[in-house]
Amino acid sequence: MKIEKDIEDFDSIGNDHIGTSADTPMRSDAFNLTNDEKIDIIKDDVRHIMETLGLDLTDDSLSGTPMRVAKMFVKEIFGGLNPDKKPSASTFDNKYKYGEMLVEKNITVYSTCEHHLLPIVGRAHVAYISNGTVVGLSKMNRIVDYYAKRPQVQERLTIQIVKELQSVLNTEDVACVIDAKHLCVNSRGIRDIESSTVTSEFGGKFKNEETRREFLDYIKLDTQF
Ligand SMILES: Nc1nc2c(ncn2[C@@H]2O[C@H](COP(=O)(O)OP(=O)(O)OP(=O)(O)O)[C@@H](O)[C@H]2O)c(=O)[nH]1
Ligand SMILES: [Zn+2]
Repeated sequence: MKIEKDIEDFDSIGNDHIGTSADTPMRSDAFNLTNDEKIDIIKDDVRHIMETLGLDLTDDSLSGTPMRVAKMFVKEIFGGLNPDKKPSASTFDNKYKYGEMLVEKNITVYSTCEHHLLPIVGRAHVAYISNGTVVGLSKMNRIVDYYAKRPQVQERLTIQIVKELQSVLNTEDVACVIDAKHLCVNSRGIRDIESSTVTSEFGGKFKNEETRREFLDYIKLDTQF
């Protein structure tokens, strides 16, 4: 019975999601529950996992873990699923008439691999060429952080950041490169501690070889995590 129910739920995740392929696959009822209701359910699920593993939940050190993990999922590492948390990006006129590219580099990325729910840790480098509008520098870091706080694949994270900045800045001329370590590759499975993953998305003028090269020269991918 339980298994049939799970299969029904799985089907509804597959068929009932909204949006396009660059969007995080979400169910249409994703925000019917409040955060507190979600925390309450997840807390019981985490307790169930721990008990199934044979852990003694009456131990002082373990007793608070289900609640701690539930709060962390809903409010911290998956807090960016909620569109209400999208940072408001105030824009300004480009009154200096600055016409070159602006690069915000080495933005810290903490995300979570959606295949294993293990951390992704790395750096994002974002650039744009103003079309008459500029954005506060920190807003680029905030946009990266917002989309990182979701179960992610790195390709989708890269595209979501570019699309958001294109919309905020009203220009196609936006690029993003992410260089990140996936703990699902580094600490388990193949256990390759050294490898990292580089993804990129180049919009508008960044498709031009010279402009793309200038951006890549600025960021020189020698980042240490
Ligand atoms: N394309 C892409 N793949 C990812 C990302 N994060 C994790 N993966 C990969 O997703 C794949 C999931 O493959 P599976 O074979 O179903 O998982 P698995 O049996 O745990 O595979 P191993 O990690 O090889 O042990 C793995 O190869 C992961 O390395 C990501 O951001 N992008
Ligand atoms: Zn993974």
